Amino acid sequence: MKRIEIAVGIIINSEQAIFVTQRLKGSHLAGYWEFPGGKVESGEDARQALKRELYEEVGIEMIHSIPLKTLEYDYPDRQLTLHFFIVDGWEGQPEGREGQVSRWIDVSKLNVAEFPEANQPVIVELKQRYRIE
Ligand SMILES: Nc1nc2c([nH]c(=O)n2[C@H]2C[C@H](O)[C@@H](COP(=O)(O)OP(=O)(O)OP(=O)(O)O)O2)c(=O)[nH]1
Ligand SMILES: [Mg+2]
Repeated sequence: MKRIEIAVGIIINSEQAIFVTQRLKGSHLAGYWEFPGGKVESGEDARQALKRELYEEVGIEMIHSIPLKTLEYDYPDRQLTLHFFIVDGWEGQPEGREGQVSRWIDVSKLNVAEFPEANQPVIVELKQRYRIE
């Protein structure tokens, strides 16, 4: 099976809240919360794919992003390489453009059980990175 490249955006505001959407019925891992993003298409690098996906899925123009982590994860039915970026600059107000339920959630309240398994190390890292002492 060919590994699929995915670009994922952790949209974080100045209050350390993150914009998350719920995966649509009928999609892979339906019902789980996710950071918006999707497949890297041929001719794109991960950041270009993310910029495109964030416009398509949540209607924002990404202005600034920082690579956070790239990891491989094998689900029973597909093998992924996920490129996670922190997105801390954008224009517009993110909203679910494809009918996805969305919300802003404080970093400290992210619950690994509500996200796909691949996200676990990323959520741990985000909590460490944004911990307020
Ligand atoms: N967007 C996103 N996908 C994730 C996360 N964690 C995780 O395991 N995934 C998986 C679920 C999917 O198998 C894959 C993302 O692909 P996708 O279904 O969103 O792809 P896409 O937006 O290009 O959608 P489509 O055109 O194929 O419908 O990555 C995450 O936090 N965000
Ligand atoms: Mg997607």
